[in-house]
Amino acid sequence: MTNTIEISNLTYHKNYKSILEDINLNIEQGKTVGLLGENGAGKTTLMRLIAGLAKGAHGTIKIAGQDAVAAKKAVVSFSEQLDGFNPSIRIEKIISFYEDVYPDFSVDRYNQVAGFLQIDEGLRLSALSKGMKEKLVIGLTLSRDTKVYLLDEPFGGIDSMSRKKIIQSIIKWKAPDAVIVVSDHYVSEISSILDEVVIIKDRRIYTQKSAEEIRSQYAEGIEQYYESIYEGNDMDD
Ligand SMILES: Nc1ncnc2c1ncn2[C@@H]1O[C@H](COP(=O)(O)OP(=O)(O)OP(=O)(O)O)[C@@H](O)[C@H]1O
Repeated sequence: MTNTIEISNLTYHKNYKSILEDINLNIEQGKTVGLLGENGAGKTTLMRLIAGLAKGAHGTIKIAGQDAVAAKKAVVSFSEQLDGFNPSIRIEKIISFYEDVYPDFSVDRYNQVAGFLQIDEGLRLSALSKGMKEKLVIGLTLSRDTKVYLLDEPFGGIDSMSRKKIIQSIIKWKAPDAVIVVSDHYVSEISSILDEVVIIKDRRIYTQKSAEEIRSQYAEGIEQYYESIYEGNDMDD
């Protein structure tokens, strides 16, 4: 199986502080991966590096065999927050912006996801609740046609029914060969769709395991496994 994401010997420091150390990670084509770790573990930083949005790391990150930043940006869709937009902008304008900036953005696909998630296009950005904004970010991210989708903590501020809908939309609109990486502090409902789990702890990749392997070892599943690592009683080590 081909690796879509290949990270070797990646180290990242910011303002003289070590943020990620010696990250080695391969993710195969088609996988849905949970990137887990407590607050400040480095999940967002790792996603920004994969997306080519953070600079100054040592080591290599290849996406679909490419390591030039422009090439990576073209094949990675990252759930960027919408902070750069004027709060008074209407959602329809944000959609046009995405269409202009990303040649692979599909308005048709956006309309389908937005209909499913019930995103109201007539509103201004400032009128959206936290959860609605999160849904919009997910709709925009999933509407590009790329090899990798990075969803950074997509469930913040989202109620349980909407979480279920978001999970369904990931399943429904994921191309079979695309990789989806979803970060979170806890596993919650997402665990049922994961093929693999990657845990960041103490600035390093603590573990990368198949969800099936975890489920066969831990009766209560991925959540119990994750908690055991942070509570320091992982059976593996
Ligand atoms: N611009 C920055 N300058 C300095 N340190 C930073 C910067 N951005 C992040 N950090 C530090 O990098 C570490 C990792 O942060 P990051 O946001 O990647 O973690 P995270 O796992 O996504 O956390 P959370 O779950 O809270 O969002 C933290 O210690 C944070 O303080």
